[in-house]
Amino acid sequence: MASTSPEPVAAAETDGSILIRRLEIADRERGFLSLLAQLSSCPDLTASEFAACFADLAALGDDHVILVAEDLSAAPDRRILSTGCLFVERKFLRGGGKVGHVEDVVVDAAARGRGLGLRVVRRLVKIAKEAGCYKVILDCTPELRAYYAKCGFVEKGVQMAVYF
Ligand SMILES: CC(=O)SCCNC(=O)CCNC(=O)[C@H](O)C(C)(C)COP(=O)(O)OP(=O)(O)OC[C@H]1O[C@@H](n2cnc3c(N)ncnc32)[C@H](O)[C@@H]1OP(=O)(O)O
Repeated sequence: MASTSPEPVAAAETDGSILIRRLEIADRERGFLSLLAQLSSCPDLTASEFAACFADLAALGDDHVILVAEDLSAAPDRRILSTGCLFVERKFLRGGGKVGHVEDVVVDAAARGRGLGLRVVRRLVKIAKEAGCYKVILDCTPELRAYYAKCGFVEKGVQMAVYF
């Protein structure tokens, strides 16, 4: 499903040392998969497997935004220090409303505690708001309550899951 937005979301922002931007295909070589492996199982993908996955997700346009935080001070390596994803779910409810889902948030272990996680999640929430979402939701462990509270989230409901 292609995005119906007339222009891609303007996701990029920088403070001079960190650039937050959308995922690029070249980020496979900048540590993106090993960063995700700090969150959950993330076996390596060959370059062509990565490209196929990237193309599938890029086809979702602004309904699927993966942000990364790039370390500008590490140029020319351009290491990826953090990532987070926003999936925009479209509904018949609320007159064709949209719900943002924040997923796959992780900061490299060596870069935690510097506000990067906060910046990436706040950026995703801002993009969701600008996309017209009426809420943004996520699932996390109880230990992360305080972190997501800092990101502006309040506890609501109960998470249920079926794993395959
Ligand atoms: C929807 C999901 O994806 S849930 C999965 C979340 N990801 C993970 O659990 C992967 C492993 N953990 C990480 O990658 C990181 O520790 C993260 C993403 C949880 C936090 O990233 P960081 O960059 O270290 O957090 P950041 O420095 O932005 O902290 C922001 C605030 O939250 C607080 N905070 C950060 N982590 C935690 C925590 N685990 N528990 C309580 N408070 C926390 C910080 O103290 C800070 O508060 P302050 O502004 O008062 O100083």
